[in-house]
Amino acid sequence: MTGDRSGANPGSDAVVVAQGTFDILHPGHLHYLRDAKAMGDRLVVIVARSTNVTHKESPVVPGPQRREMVAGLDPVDEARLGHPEDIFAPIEELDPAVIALGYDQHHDADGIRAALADRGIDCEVRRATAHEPDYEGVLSSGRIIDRILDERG
Ligand SMILES: Cc1cc2nc3c(=O)[nH]c(=O)nc-3n(C[C@H](O)[C@H](O)[C@H](O)COP(=O)(O)O)c2cc1C
Ligand SMILES: Nc1ncnc2c1ncn2[C@@H]1O[C@H](COP(=O)(O)OP(=O)(O)OP(=O)(O)O)[C@@H](O)[C@H]1O
Repeated sequence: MTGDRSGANPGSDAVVVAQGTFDILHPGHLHYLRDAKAMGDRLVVIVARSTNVTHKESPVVPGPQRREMVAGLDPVDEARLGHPEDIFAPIEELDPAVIALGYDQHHDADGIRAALADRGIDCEVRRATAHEPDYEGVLSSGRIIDRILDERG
């Protein structure tokens, strides 16, 4: 897809931004990041600050360690800890062609489109797919933690 970007930065590699907590890594995360990478050329992952994870239990693993693990995954070109207050500040700086929302991320795609338009950011918002439901694994950080508590607690 190199060179065919029609967004604000034509002629350059199409940057895709993915984001999430990534508390305890599992194949669902890898599936999401592979899917996101296929939407462009260069994948930058914004790892949520623990203080911004307010819609579910706070992560067990500290932010810098979550960032380092995500940075080591094959589809990922760069992983950075997010902004502490303004989730659109890194987006303004990165100027991505695509924001890839996770299949179950609570963010509303139209709300994000409206916020991007308010800031004059020209960027597509897409949703990634879910990992195959019949996979015999534990594809959720929260469920891994629950299982540890049930079986080892
Ligand atoms: C476009 C976008 C940008 C984001 N940027 C940041 C950020 O700069 N800092 C941050 O702490 N979280 C950021 N987030 C993450 C959210 O704050 C939220 O915690 C995260 O999406 C949780 O996803 P999860 O439930 O899938 O783990 C961003 C999310 C989106 C959709
Ligand atoms: N099974 C899965 N299939 C596809 N994408 C997934 C899967 N699990 C998580 N993701 C995606 O990975 C990103 C980060 O997810 P997150 O850190 O919330 O993981 P999680 O395992 O769903 O966490 P929790 O169990 O605490 O909700 C999100 O965009 C999410 O949609």
